[in-house]
Amino acid sequence: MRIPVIVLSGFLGSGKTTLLLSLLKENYARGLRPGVLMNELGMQDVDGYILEEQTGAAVEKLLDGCVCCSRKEELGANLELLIERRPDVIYIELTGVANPDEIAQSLLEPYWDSRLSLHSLVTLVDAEHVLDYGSRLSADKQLVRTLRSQLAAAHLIIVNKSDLVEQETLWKIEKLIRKQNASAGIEFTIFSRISLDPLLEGIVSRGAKPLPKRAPAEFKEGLLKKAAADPGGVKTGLVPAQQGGTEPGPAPAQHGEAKPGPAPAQHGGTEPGPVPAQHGEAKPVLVPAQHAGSFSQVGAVTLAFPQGKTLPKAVLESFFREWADRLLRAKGHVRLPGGEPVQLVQHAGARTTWENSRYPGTPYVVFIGMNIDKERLAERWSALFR
Ligand SMILES: Nc1nc2c(ncn2[C@@H]2O[C@H](COP(=O)(O)OP(=O)(O)OP(=O)(O)O)[C@@H](O)[C@H]2O)c(=O)[nH]1
Repeated sequence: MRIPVIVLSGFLGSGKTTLLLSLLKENYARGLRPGVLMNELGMQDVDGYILEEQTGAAVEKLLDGCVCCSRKEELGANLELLIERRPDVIYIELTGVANPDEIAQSLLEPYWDSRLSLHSLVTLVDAEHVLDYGSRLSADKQLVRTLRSQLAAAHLIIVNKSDLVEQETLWKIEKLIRKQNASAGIEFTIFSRISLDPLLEGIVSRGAKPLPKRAPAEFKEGLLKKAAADPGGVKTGLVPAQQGGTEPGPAPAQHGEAKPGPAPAQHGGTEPGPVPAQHGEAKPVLVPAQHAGSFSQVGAVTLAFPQGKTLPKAVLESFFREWADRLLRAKGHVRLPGGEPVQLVQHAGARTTWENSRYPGTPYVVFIGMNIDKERLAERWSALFR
């Protein structure tokens, strides 16, 4: 029996990991055993750590490059590892700059096609920023093409972060999507919350009897069709805002709470993790030169905290603002002054959010940007700690 694969694509910060968290929790609730392959542009697996911490899932990680191009040859080895564990379903979360069509094509190669079946390709869209991509990212033509491919290749498109935009914007986004993809289901969500039944339909436990089917497998039609049927009904296409923009997202880890599940990622060994700074100096880890592929001018830099050093939230937020014209995404685990709990910081678009984290290693932040001067970024970073 072939193992179903669900591929999650979508630009940086659009809500892929948020969706994967709900999917994994739902899988466990249904008695399914998921396998996860997480691809990150940066050298640190921020998202993999979040998934392991919050769900206990074992995550295969492919770091420091894009699985659709520079890391493509490693995809096979990672898939083999996952298949050996005989999961009921495999999730592949791509980087924000990956072309999912490349992965879909790879899965059609006879070797993989006999073992795996592409169950669904889901693309997340950041409602707050998607309409600006054409201008903001125009310097990187390959990337703009890739973002179109993310829409064109999808079976389901989730327009996420609906809480941050007006309904008129959602109309525009739907039109944009329909130019690239006439048939995909479209969902409008907050915190990637969709009914998971359609997506999981047909996925059954391989070790036990199939679970009974739940709701009918139909994706929503999107705002345009709904509005045509119900002229006053644009609102009805939206997932109702539950907690508005103050929603904190997945429950933050509680400190001091005993937690089962895998041990937190350890640094050392062959893991390339952030190099703990020696002699009070921040040592940046630079990603090797970029390749031609699904993007050309996006790069990632992982910057560690010097040993024992902390940063106030306001200082890091102002650092993000300083790099705003180049910075597309930042995330990491940060130590604050005054013995405050370690924080998971997430910066997407112009927004920064903070949550408690139990990350035990050297604090670091991964910066992903367009044409970022990595040496200068590292210098400015070191200056924060002087
Ligand atoms: N306001 C708001 N924030 C959201 C929503 N969905 C996700 N977020 C936040 O946006 C940030 C990015 O979400 P992720 O799920 O990590 O996005 P991603 O696509 O996995 O990001 P990358 O893997 O880095 O490309 C996190 O801080 C989320 O909590 C939403 O609907 N509304």
